[in-house]
Amino acid sequence: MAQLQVRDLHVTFGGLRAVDGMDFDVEQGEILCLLGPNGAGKSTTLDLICGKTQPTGGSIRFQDTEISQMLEFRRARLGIGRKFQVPSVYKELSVAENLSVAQSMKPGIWHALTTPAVRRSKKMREILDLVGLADKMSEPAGYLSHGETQWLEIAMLIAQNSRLILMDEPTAGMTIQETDRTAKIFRSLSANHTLIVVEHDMSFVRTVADRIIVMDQGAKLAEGSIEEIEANEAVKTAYLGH
Ligand SMILES: Nc1ncnc2c1ncn2[C@@H]1O[C@H](COP(=O)(O)OP(=O)(O)OP(=O)(O)O)[C@@H](O)[C@H]1O
Repeated sequence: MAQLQVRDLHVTFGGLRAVDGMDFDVEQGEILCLLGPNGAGKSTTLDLICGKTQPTGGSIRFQDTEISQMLEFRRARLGIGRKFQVPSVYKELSVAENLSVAQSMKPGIWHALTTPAVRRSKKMREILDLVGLADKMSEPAGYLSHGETQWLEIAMLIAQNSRLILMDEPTAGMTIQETDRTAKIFRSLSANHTLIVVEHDMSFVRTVADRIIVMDQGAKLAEGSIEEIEANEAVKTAYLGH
């Protein structure tokens, strides 16, 4: 069974149907990219999955639990992590301290008390290696470059035990080198994590996406591989039409 199942999802703001009957599944370990013109409802779809916004209708099942009416912090505890465009790291704390804070936010005080410090620091090291920040662990987060700050925030989501990570334009403002590195990080993350990524950079999408969903006016316009999406006439019209 898919890790995430979204069925007939709706949300209305005033008279506007921002998300209008979305249906899709995401498999464990998959990287799904959400594309679409401005205002198509991509960010709102992420908001609905993480609980920042409550739907007006439909169902969201995560690991077989219905979550569509659950509060945001409870969804985070279940393993849904959201990375926003503006990073929320503690600039005055070191990279390692930021990760410790994130680790301590894991559900269950019992877990924190019973996991030996040595195992916690081994885990921290693994996470920092994964995002390429092991050699910066003592640096204040405020000294990191834009790209490194984004990777630290991803590391913090992993430290919190997020299994499904939702990201809004993760490569915005990155250099080409940082974008390439981010693509590599995403590929290694997908061994143990599922990613849903809203992204406009098509070369990045081409590198990382296992599957693409194109949204338009709150609904799914097309779904498939990059080749299928690029050949899709409805997709071309939606982009040119806007
Ligand atoms: N909290 C809100 N209140 C009212 N309208 C909203 C709210 N959030 C989003 N909208 C509207 O819903 C529609 C979908 O917005 P959303 O941000 O999801 O689009 P998007 O596909 O992510 O676009 P972009 O690529 O520009 O970020 C837009 O018309 C937006 O103005």
